[in-house]
Amino acid sequence: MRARESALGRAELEAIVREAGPVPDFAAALRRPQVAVIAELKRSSPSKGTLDASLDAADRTRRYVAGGAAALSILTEPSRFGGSLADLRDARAAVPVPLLRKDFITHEVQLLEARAYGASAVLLIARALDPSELAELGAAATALGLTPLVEIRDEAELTRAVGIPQAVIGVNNRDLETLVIEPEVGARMIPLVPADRVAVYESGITDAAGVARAAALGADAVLVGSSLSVAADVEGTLRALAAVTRTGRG
Ligand SMILES: O=P(O)(O)OC[C@@H](O)[C@@H](O)c1c[nH]c2ccccc12
Repeated sequence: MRARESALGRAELEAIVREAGPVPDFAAALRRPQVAVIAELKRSSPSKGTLDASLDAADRTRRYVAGGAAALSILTEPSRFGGSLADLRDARAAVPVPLLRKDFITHEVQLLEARAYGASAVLLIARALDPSELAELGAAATALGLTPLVEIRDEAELTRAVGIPQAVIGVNNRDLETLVIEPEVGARMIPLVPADRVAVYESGITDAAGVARAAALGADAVLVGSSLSVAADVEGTLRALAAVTRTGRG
């Protein structure tokens, strides 16, 4: 794995993590009678440009939770998504629900950062990691008390994800190279996620009908970013998304 700089050094991060209290359980929060909504704090995106640069992380995350979000995804990637670890820290201070650190994680120190800044879960993108890196980062995350959300797009990646005992499985409809939303990916892959795993349908949801389609496939949760970032009535929009009954798989 390549070396990576962190604002805080490893020793400082390890000291913070040693003192850190428990965080709420990400996977448990996603098992509820309704499809659980993971609402994403997203300032900008490569496909849509700036969504809302002036967004206040504490205010926005409180609205998400008031609207019924089960968990939140906090983009911490700065160059393409305008995120930061400060957003993660501010969200942790503002709301009680589990937080996912959403970033391109390739190095173990990013897991320490995630835990130190209050995350309950971390995104691991199967396509961006070779199989041994994915397995190592998955085990390291679990050892730190973080749930890995392993993002997949095909059967081979699903097999690798399911090999990580504590992993929650995310199916991303968006091709991260072309940025195109391909609903057929979720339609094919969500039903294949083993029934004892939490399955998250990611990207491209704009309304409750989209959540209902994910529910019909058997998704336990949906991850919604862009459409919430630009919603005029954030709480009302979320309340509609969070009211869809889950059907389950198998
Ligand atoms: O904004 P959308 O279409 O609702 O998508 C949210 C989320 O799924 C998307 O931000 C995402 C999914 N996987 C990623 C990996 C990296 C960065 C971003 C992502």
